[in-house]
Amino acid sequence: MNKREDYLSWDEYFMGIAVLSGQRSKDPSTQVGACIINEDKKIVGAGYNGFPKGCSDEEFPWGREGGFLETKYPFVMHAEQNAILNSIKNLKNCTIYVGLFPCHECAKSIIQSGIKKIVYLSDKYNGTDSNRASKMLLDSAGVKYTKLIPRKMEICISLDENLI
Ligand SMILES: Nc1nc(=O)n([C@H]2C[C@H](O)[C@@H](COP(=O)(O)O)O2)cc1CO
Ligand SMILES: [Zn+2]
Repeated sequence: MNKREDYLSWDEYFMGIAVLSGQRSKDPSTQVGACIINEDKKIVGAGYNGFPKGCSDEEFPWGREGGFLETKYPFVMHAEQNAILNSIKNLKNCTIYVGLFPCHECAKSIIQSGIKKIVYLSDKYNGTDSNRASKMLLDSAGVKYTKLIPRKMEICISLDENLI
């Protein structure tokens, strides 16, 4: 019997875990997940966007428009921040897989944590000031970033015991 050929590549596997983590997000408009791996391709952390621990989803707004304090923006933790905080301490030379290109705040945390590579799927905020500042910081610090071009657009997961 020959080996399976349609197994996940490492990139698809880690991005799949990032996207699956994003499914935990309660943000009604944008669910972002992140997965951090070390140089041995071991997963050392994962996270998704959401309000800080103890800050209730009932109490804080998920809106995008209105006064600053009426929106989610000052309150929400980004997937990358959560993944870094959820990880082991030393992230030297690690890689972060993330659904959406990191903002300037996350770029600073990524640089300071020692992460050396970012793999992302979407850069839908390309050209915004935050996105430009992020790229300036990452370029200056020598953190590489690459867009993942997946071989397949969907990875299906079934929790049906009969399919294992
Ligand atoms: N890289 C990112 N990681 C993230 O976790 N986020 C989060 C913050 C918000 O909860 C949501 C973006 O909201 P919106 O403006 O697309 O409705 O995604 C946003 C970015 C974008 O830079
Ligand atoms: Zn961010």
